[in-house]
Amino acid sequence: MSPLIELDDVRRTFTVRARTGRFRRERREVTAVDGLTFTIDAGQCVGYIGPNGAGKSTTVKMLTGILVPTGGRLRVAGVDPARDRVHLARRIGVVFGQRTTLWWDLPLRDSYELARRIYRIPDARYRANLDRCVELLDLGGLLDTPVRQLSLGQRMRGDLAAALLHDPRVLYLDEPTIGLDVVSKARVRQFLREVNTAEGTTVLLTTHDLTDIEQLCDRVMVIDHGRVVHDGDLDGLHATGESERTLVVDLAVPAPPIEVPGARTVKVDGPRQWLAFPSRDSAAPIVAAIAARYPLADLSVREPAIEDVIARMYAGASIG
Ligand SMILES: Nc1ncnc2c1ncn2[C@@H]1O[C@H](COP(=O)(O)OP(=O)(O)OP(=O)(O)O)[C@@H](O)[C@H]1O
Repeated sequence: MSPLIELDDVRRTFTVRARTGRFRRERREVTAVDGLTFTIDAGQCVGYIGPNGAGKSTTVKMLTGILVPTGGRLRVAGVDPARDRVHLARRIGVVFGQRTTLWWDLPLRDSYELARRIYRIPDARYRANLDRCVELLDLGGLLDTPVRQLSLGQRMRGDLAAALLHDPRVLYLDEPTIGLDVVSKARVRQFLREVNTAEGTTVLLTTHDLTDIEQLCDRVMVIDHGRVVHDGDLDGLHATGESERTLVVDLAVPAPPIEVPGARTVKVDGPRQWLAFPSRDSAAPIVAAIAARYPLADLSVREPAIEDVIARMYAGASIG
């Protein structure tokens, strides 16, 4: 079986006019995507992350056919997105956290009705999909409300349903939980898990919220300067970022900074001390060394925040 999404050395440059003096302007090439090669199989849920300006939106725009690559080869569900955009539209769904595809002044129900006509969704299919989305996203009481009166979380749930009524094989999500409260985020994530596992819909998720990735994705791609700098699971990301765990030590009495092999003390606050050590190392010998020399009251190990791991990875990449 061939992959659902296939990129082979895909590039995209933009020509921008930059001011170089008071009256002078110069044309300059900006490389947004710099030779991306990867494949995504049907049914995968892939996190696509990276810092601002890394090239994420440009990639998604090329995958949906909005932008034409300046080089390389791209296939989604067997078609070239830019050449066959209309055909592809039936197979993909897109949700942007910051924008809505719903009609602002119309009740939710009317936007769905329009989608039914645009995509020529058969009646039975449409009704089954709508019923399912209404139930899973708890939209029952909102169908007759104009979109402009919905809260951000309600609107996002409305947008997710709109993107899925025509049974797309691929769902592109751009910051689907941005600005949502904790309860709405949890509900959106639960729904996406359901869509991915029960329906087998392939998901490409762009987000700055790494909990989205932790809870939804079995694969994470990190891009920077238009190139893939990590492709694997979250554990692999920790290893690449040479992340550190933290040992939080409560001594029976305050003491000068602890000195033991394999860890370094990064903070001291009264009897409590924080020691950093590489994530891949075991905490056991460090704990044993501390316990042998200091009066211990309590102790815990903290896992690194994914944000820190990525920040370290970027720091490493820019040095190298
Ligand atoms: N239409 C355009 N014209 C000129 N430059 C562009 C255009 N679109 C994107 N770029 C440039 O290409 C690079 C990648 O932008 P892109 O929007 O793909 O990044 P991103 O990873 O989505 O960032 P963000 O997280 O901020 O959304 C940036 O340097 C950006 O300024």
